[in-house]
Amino acid sequence: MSELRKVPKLSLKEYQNPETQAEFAHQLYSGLSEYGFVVISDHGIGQEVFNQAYELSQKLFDLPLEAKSQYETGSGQRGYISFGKESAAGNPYPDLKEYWHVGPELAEDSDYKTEYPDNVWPKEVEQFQPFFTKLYSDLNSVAETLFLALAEAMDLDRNFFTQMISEGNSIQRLIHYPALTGLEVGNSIRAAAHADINLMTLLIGATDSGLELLDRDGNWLPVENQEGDLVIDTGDMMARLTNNQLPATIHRVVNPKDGSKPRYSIPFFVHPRNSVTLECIEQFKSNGSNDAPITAGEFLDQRLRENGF
Ligand SMILES: O=C(O)CCC(=O)C(=O)O
Ligand SMILES: [Fe+2]
Repeated sequence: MSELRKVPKLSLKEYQNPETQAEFAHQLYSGLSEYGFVVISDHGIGQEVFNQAYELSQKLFDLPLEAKSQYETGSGQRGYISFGKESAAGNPYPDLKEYWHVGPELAEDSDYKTEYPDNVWPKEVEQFQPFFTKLYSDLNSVAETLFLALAEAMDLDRNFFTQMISEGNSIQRLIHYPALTGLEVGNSIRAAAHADINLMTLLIGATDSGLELLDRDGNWLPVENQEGDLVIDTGDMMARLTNNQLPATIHRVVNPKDGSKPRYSIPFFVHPRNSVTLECIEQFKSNGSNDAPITAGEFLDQRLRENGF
């Protein structure tokens, strides 16, 4: 029988201390390489901020469908995406969720101002825009620190990853999985098994359990975190850069036994700028098994089409 495995938990404080910095970087790399997931505590964003994020998210999803539908842009990249729209690649049954996307707020003179779609904001929910603009920027700062550590662990230029995500196309996603009705079609689950598309995801600990990852032995392992933690995973773009040394681990959100409660979660998907070329890092290249270089923008478009957009 395989030993009981558990996603490793690391304190970001260790990275701020020069004595433990290198060890933190090493553990971050090995945790992601082994599980594709790590849990991070002491990242500097307070629990009260997460509580407010969930309060505002609940207010948004409590709005009548007609109000939310005004903000459904069709691209799937900003604003509201209604229940039943997204299905994981290759899965005929849609996920049991509705969600909302917030993208970057760029400077007026940024080259990407016209390339990325503008954010849309729900005027019905007071404080939504300033709050999520700030949270986006705070999560991006945590991501930058984690990327400095990863670059260090891989002996790369310190800014190897941070320069890729400067003016990046990262997305903050607010998700609402409603209470189950018992009339769900087929084998629909809250979020079907999938890998994330991007470099790295920072997930604010959800309001309920249900998240599971598929480990290297083919077992589903529950991802457990405490209040205030961030759950980190690496996506397909990172897998391409590292020739799967940092894999895009398959994960899902299962339906609970007692489906009477809704579940809310808030992942922050860290993306490079669209123009960045995703090419396997030299040290990970091996004969014949490297993916062809592709820009982050093209790769994202391909994957969104597979997900029904
Ligand atoms: O809701 C969760 O806990 C995970 C959501 C997720 O994996 C995703 O949206 O990609
Ligand atoms: Fe995911």
